Amino acid sequence: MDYLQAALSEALRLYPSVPLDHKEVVEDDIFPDGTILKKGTKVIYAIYSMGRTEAIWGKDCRDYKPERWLRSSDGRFMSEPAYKFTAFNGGPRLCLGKDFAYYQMKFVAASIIYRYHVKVVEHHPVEPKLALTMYMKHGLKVTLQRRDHADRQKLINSIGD
Ligand code: HEM
Repeated sequence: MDYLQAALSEALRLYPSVPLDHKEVVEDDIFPDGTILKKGTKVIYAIYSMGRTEAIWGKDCRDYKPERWLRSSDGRFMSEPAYKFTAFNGGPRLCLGKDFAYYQMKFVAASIIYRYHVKVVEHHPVEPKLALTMYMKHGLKVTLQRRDHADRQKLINSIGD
Protein backbone atom coordinates (compact mmCIF):
# COMPACT_ATOMS: atom_id res chain seq x y z
CA MET A 1 0.00 0.00 0.00
CA ASP A 2 2.97 2.35 0.53
CA TYR A 3 3.94 1.96 -3.13
CA LEU A 4 0.35 2.52 -4.29
CA GLN A 5 0.11 5.68 -2.15
CA ALA A 6 3.42 6.83 -3.68
CA ALA A 7 2.23 6.06 -7.24
CA LEU A 8 -1.01 7.99 -6.70
CA SER A 9 0.82 10.96 -5.14
CA GLU A 10 3.27 11.02 -8.04
CA ALA A 11 0.37 10.97 -10.54
CA LEU A 12 -1.27 13.87 -8.70
CA ARG A 13 2.02 15.79 -8.62
CA LEU A 14 2.25 15.65 -12.44
CA TYR A 15 -1.49 15.67 -13.19
CA PRO A 16 -3.28 17.43 -10.31
CA SER A 17 -7.09 17.15 -10.48
CA VAL A 18 -7.26 20.91 -9.72
CA PRO A 19 -4.56 22.39 -12.01
CA LEU A 20 -5.05 26.06 -11.05
CA ASP A 21 -6.38 27.61 -7.88
CA HIS A 22 -7.06 31.21 -6.91
CA LYS A 23 -7.30 33.19 -3.70
CA GLU A 24 -8.24 36.75 -2.76
CA VAL A 25 -6.10 38.83 -0.38
CA VAL A 26 -8.23 39.75 2.66
CA GLU A 27 -5.81 42.35 4.06
CA ASP A 28 -2.61 44.03 2.86
CA ASP A 29 0.31 41.60 3.11
CA ILE A 30 3.84 40.97 1.84
CA PHE A 31 5.09 37.64 0.46
CA PRO A 32 8.42 36.31 1.85
CA ASP A 33 10.09 37.35 -1.46
CA GLY A 34 8.98 40.99 -0.94
CA THR A 35 5.97 40.98 -3.31
CA ILE A 36 3.43 43.47 -1.99
CA LEU A 37 -0.17 42.29 -1.92
CA LYS A 38 -2.98 44.80 -1.60
CA LYS A 39 -6.32 43.86 -0.07
CA GLY A 40 -8.67 42.57 -2.78
CA THR A 41 -5.88 41.37 -5.10
CA LYS A 42 -6.60 38.06 -6.82
CA VAL A 43 -3.74 35.57 -6.62
CA ILE A 44 -3.65 32.60 -8.97
CA TYR A 45 -1.25 29.77 -8.25
CA ALA A 46 -0.56 27.03 -10.77
CA ILE A 47 -0.61 23.67 -9.02
CA TYR A 48 0.18 21.99 -12.37
CA SER A 49 3.35 24.09 -12.85
CA MET A 50 4.46 23.77 -9.22
CA GLY A 51 4.43 19.99 -9.60
CA ARG A 52 6.86 20.33 -12.53
CA THR A 53 9.20 22.98 -11.11
CA GLU A 54 12.85 21.96 -10.85
CA ALA A 55 13.53 24.30 -7.90
CA ILE A 56 10.84 22.42 -5.93
CA TRP A 57 11.21 18.79 -7.09
CA GLY A 58 14.74 18.61 -8.47
CA LYS A 59 16.27 17.79 -11.86
CA ASP A 60 14.01 14.77 -12.44
CA CYS A 61 10.85 16.85 -11.87
CA ARG A 62 9.35 15.79 -15.24
CA ASP A 63 9.84 12.06 -14.60
CA TYR A 64 7.16 9.83 -13.12
CA LYS A 65 9.02 8.34 -10.15
CA PRO A 66 6.89 6.98 -7.29
CA GLU A 67 10.15 6.11 -5.49
CA ARG A 68 10.69 9.78 -4.66
CA TRP A 69 7.89 9.36 -2.09
CA LEU A 70 9.44 6.29 -0.45
CA ARG A 71 12.04 6.31 2.34
CA SER A 72 15.15 4.60 0.97
CA SER A 73 15.86 2.79 4.25
CA ASP A 74 12.59 0.83 4.53
CA GLY A 75 10.40 1.74 1.52
CA ARG A 76 7.73 3.39 3.67
CA PHE A 77 5.69 6.29 2.25
CA MET A 78 6.90 9.78 3.22
CA SER A 79 4.44 12.64 2.82
CA GLU A 80 5.57 16.06 1.59
CA PRO A 81 4.59 19.42 3.13
CA ALA A 82 1.26 20.72 1.75
CA TYR A 83 2.96 23.93 0.52
CA LYS A 84 5.30 21.82 -1.60
CA PHE A 85 2.77 19.23 -2.84
CA THR A 86 -0.18 21.54 -3.45
CA ALA A 87 -2.60 19.16 -5.21
CA PHE A 88 -4.86 19.33 -2.15
CA ASN A 89 -4.22 23.04 -1.38
CA GLY A 90 -2.60 23.87 1.98
CA GLY A 91 -3.14 25.60 5.31
CA PRO A 92 -6.56 26.02 6.89
CA ARG A 93 -8.35 25.37 3.54
CA LEU A 94 -6.59 22.08 2.86
CA CYS A 95 -8.92 19.69 1.01
CA LEU A 96 -11.27 18.20 3.59
CA GLY A 97 -11.61 15.02 1.54
CA LYS A 98 -7.89 14.30 1.13
CA ASP A 99 -7.78 11.10 3.21
CA PHE A 100 -11.10 9.96 1.78
CA ALA A 101 -9.83 10.62 -1.77
CA TYR A 102 -6.73 8.44 -1.14
CA TYR A 103 -8.94 5.74 0.33
CA GLN A 104 -11.20 5.79 -2.75
CA MET A 105 -8.29 5.82 -5.21
CA LYS A 106 -6.57 2.91 -3.45
CA PHE A 107 -9.80 0.95 -3.22
CA VAL A 108 -10.54 1.35 -6.94
CA ALA A 109 -6.94 0.69 -8.04
CA ALA A 110 -6.56 -2.37 -5.78
CA SER A 111 -9.95 -3.78 -6.87
CA ILE A 112 -9.02 -3.53 -10.56
CA ILE A 113 -5.44 -4.80 -10.18
CA TYR A 114 -6.67 -7.75 -8.08
CA ARG A 115 -9.03 -8.89 -10.87
CA TYR A 116 -7.23 -7.90 -14.08
CA HIS A 117 -3.90 -7.45 -15.78
CA VAL A 118 -4.08 -3.90 -17.14
CA LYS A 119 -2.09 -2.83 -20.19
CA VAL A 120 -2.22 0.63 -21.74
CA VAL A 121 -2.88 0.41 -25.51
CA GLU A 122 0.35 1.21 -27.37
CA HIS A 123 0.66 4.67 -28.95
CA HIS A 124 -2.56 5.84 -27.34
CA PRO A 125 -2.13 9.64 -26.94
CA VAL A 126 -2.20 10.57 -23.27
CA GLU A 127 -2.83 14.31 -23.05
CA PRO A 128 -4.31 16.41 -20.29
CA LYS A 129 -7.34 18.60 -20.97
CA LEU A 130 -7.15 21.66 -18.78
CA ALA A 131 -10.43 22.85 -17.27
CA LEU A 132 -11.56 23.71 -13.74
CA THR A 133 -10.63 20.11 -13.02
CA MET A 134 -8.27 18.18 -15.29
CA TYR A 135 -9.42 15.45 -17.66
CA MET A 136 -7.71 13.13 -20.10
CA LYS A 137 -8.30 14.53 -23.60
CA HIS A 138 -8.64 11.08 -25.20
CA GLY A 139 -9.47 9.00 -22.14
CA LEU A 140 -7.22 6.08 -21.28
CA LYS A 141 -7.48 3.06 -23.55
CA VAL A 142 -6.39 -0.16 -21.89
CA THR A 143 -6.78 -3.87 -22.43
CA LEU A 144 -7.94 -5.95 -19.48
CA GLN A 145 -7.08 -9.58 -19.05
CA ARG A 146 -8.94 -11.36 -16.26
CA ARG A 147 -6.71 -12.99 -13.62
CA ASP A 148 -7.57 -16.58 -12.80
CA HIS A 149 -7.86 -17.84 -9.22
CA ALA A 150 -4.22 -19.00 -9.00
CA ASP A 151 -2.97 -15.68 -10.32
CA ARG A 152 -5.07 -13.72 -7.80
CA GLN A 153 -3.78 -15.96 -5.01
CA LYS A 154 -0.19 -15.35 -6.13
CA LEU A 155 -0.83 -11.62 -6.03
CA ILE A 156 -2.24 -11.81 -2.49
CA ASN A 157 0.72 -13.90 -1.32
CA SER A 158 3.20 -11.41 -2.80
CA ILE A 159 1.81 -8.50 -0.73
CA GLY A 160 4.36 -7.54 1.85
CA ASP A 161 7.28 -9.11 -0.06
C1 HEM B 1 -7.91 13.46 -5.84
C2 HEM B 1 -8.99 13.99 -5.28
C3 HEM B 1 -9.08 15.42 -4.78
C4 HEM B 1 -8.27 16.50 -5.03
C5 HEM B 1 -7.00 16.58 -5.91
C6 HEM B 1 -8.82 17.62 -4.29
C7 HEM B 1 -8.29 18.91 -4.28
C8 HEM B 1 -8.80 19.98 -3.57
C9 HEM B 1 -8.30 21.34 -3.62
C10 HEM B 1 -7.11 21.83 -4.46
C11 HEM B 1 -9.05 22.09 -2.79
C12 HEM B 1 -8.89 23.59 -2.51
C13 HEM B 1 -9.86 24.41 -3.35
C14 HEM B 1 -9.78 25.87 -2.93
O1 HEM B 1 -8.71 26.45 -2.91
O2 HEM B 1 -10.79 26.43 -2.60
C15 HEM B 1 -10.05 21.22 -2.21
C16 HEM B 1 -11.00 21.63 -1.31
C17 HEM B 1 -11.97 20.80 -0.79
N1 HEM B 1 -12.15 19.46 -1.04
FE1 HEM B 1 -11.01 18.32 -2.26
N2 HEM B 1 -9.93 17.19 -3.61
C18 HEM B 1 -10.13 15.86 -3.87
C19 HEM B 1 -11.13 15.06 -3.38
C20 HEM B 1 -12.08 15.44 -2.47
C21 HEM B 1 -13.10 14.57 -1.92
C22 HEM B 1 -13.27 13.07 -2.26
C23 HEM B 1 -13.84 15.33 -1.07
C24 HEM B 1 -15.02 14.97 -0.22
C25 HEM B 1 -15.36 13.74 0.11
C26 HEM B 1 -13.29 16.67 -1.08
C27 HEM B 1 -13.76 17.74 -0.35
C28 HEM B 1 -13.24 19.02 -0.34
C29 HEM B 1 -13.79 20.14 0.43
C30 HEM B 1 -15.02 20.09 1.35
C31 HEM B 1 -13.00 21.26 0.16
C32 HEM B 1 -13.15 22.67 0.71
C33 HEM B 1 -12.27 22.85 1.94
C34 HEM B 1 -12.31 24.28 2.45
O3 HEM B 1 -12.46 25.20 1.66
O4 HEM B 1 -12.15 24.46 3.67
N3 HEM B 1 -12.22 16.70 -1.93
N4 HEM B 1 -9.89 19.94 -2.70
